[in-house]
Amino acid sequence: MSTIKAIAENYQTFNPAAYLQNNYVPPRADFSNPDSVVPWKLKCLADACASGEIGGQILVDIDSGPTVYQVLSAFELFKEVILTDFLAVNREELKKWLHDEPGAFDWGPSINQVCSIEGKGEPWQAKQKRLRERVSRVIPVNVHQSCPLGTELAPVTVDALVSSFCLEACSPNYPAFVKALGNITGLLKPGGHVLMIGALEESYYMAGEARLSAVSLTEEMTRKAYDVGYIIRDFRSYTLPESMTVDTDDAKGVSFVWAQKKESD
Ligand SMILES: Nc1ncnc2c1ncn2[C@@H]1O[C@@H](CSCCNC[C@@H]2Cc3ccc([N+](=O)[O-])cc3CN2)[C@@H](O)[C@H]1O
Repeated sequence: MSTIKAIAENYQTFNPAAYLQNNYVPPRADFSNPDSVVPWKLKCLADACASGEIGGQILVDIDSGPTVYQVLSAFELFKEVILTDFLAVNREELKKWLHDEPGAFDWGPSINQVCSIEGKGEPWQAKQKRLRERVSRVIPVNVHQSCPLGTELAPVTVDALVSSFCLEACSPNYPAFVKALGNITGLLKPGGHVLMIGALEESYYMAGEARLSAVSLTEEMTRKAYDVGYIIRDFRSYTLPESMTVDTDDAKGVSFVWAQKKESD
């Protein structure tokens, strides 16, 4: 029986480089394969951002991990972007990329893919430069706290949240997952938007030596979590074909949720 404390302890051996190699290089990030899962995720995010309904002052990426793909469309719509993660090793990995330091992960192929999807004909290097300039902070987050960012932003609330593969990967059970969603919802203005990517029916994943448990979520469980306080604007799911399965997790699929916080209950 996992607890929040035990999960946090288990994360101390999380290896960002191994995690990136497991999920963000081919086959999962194969931009020559239209069925690859990272292009699917980027398209979901780009479509929501192309609606013209999302934008404002501050975007917070809840639990960025060591990745930035999840904000490649959304960041353009906000004056300030704040990246976050529970682990210092992930925050350091993000800063390495932001500062274009040696050994940083190459997000160029993902950025190029988003430029193709967005169809503005700009070189991916221009988008990369803009993102690096738009990120104001990389700060700690704990979704199991009622104030996940501590006092960093309080009492300011933000216009939108992005989160990718976080809540199910750090919650001991479904009630804790729903509560964590409630915690991050407190950061969001009424009418604000959430763009969330999640694993479907995943019970564990690896990141180097670390073997992390996950809450196994069906589509229905994912949708249900938004019943209180949100209107779901778009919901999509992707079933992992054999070609996308790896031996470092048992995920069966990926969900995408665009949800808008109700103006008032
Ligand atoms: N208390 C906490 N609060 C906030 N974040 C916390 C907390 N504890 C740990 N964390 C944070 O949670 C961690 C999240 S890393 C993402 C884990 N997701 C699992 C993996 C990802 C993946 C990727 C791609 C595909 N695919 O098919 O393309 C499938 C899958 C399925 N499995 C890590 O950032 C840690 O730092």
